[in-house]
Amino acid sequence: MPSRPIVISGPSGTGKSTLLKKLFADYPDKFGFSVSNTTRAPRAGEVDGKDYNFVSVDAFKKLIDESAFIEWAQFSGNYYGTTIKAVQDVAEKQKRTCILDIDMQGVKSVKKTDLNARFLFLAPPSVEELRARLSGRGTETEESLNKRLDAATAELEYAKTGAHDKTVVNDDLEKAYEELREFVLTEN
Ligand SMILES: Nc1ncnc2c1ncn2[C@@H]1O[C@H](COP(=O)(O)OP(=O)(O)OP(=O)(O)O)[C@@H](O)[C@H]1O
Repeated sequence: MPSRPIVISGPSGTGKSTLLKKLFADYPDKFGFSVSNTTRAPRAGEVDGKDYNFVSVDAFKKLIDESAFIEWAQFSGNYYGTTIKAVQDVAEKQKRTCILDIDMQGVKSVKKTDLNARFLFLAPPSVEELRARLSGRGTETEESLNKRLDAATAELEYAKTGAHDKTVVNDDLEKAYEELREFVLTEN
């Protein structure tokens, strides 16, 4: 089992969810996501330590002070974040390779930790194609679409700096999946 965490990033709409869904379906026991911490109350059916680590605001703030988070944020009055330990636990406790699906800021944050992650960048064939996919997905307004495309441009510029170990262009889905599969299964 590759033990180093794998970070998958790329513009919104490039196909990260589509490819990861396929990967998790093909290898149900090999890969895992880290469990995030949150201060919001559990919803019906949510399990502490599985869906989230549910913590108090004081406990969350203490973790912030201890620099325990890779990244954290506040949404509608609640705190959410991913700790370095949560990522390490996927390998150490679940015996799975941790996969992080995060954006450019997250990539930069992971690089500041000692997680020794491997970075894969998923690129769209072109910005025009990305626009078409996001429109086709039917999830975006004109405003959110433009916001995502602006962010995409920044992601693509960042990828040019050589921050990632591998770039996979998602033009043909099967081909992109094979390249991703090869990268995640082979640690070197
Ligand atoms: N190779 C491909 N060819 C054509 N369409 C694709 C391809 N890969 C993904 N898509 C389509 O593009 C859309 C965006 O894919 P997806 O939702 O997986 O992107 P994402 O990177 O996870 O986005 P987000 O970060 O916003 O969640 C979906 O409708 C998906 O079916």
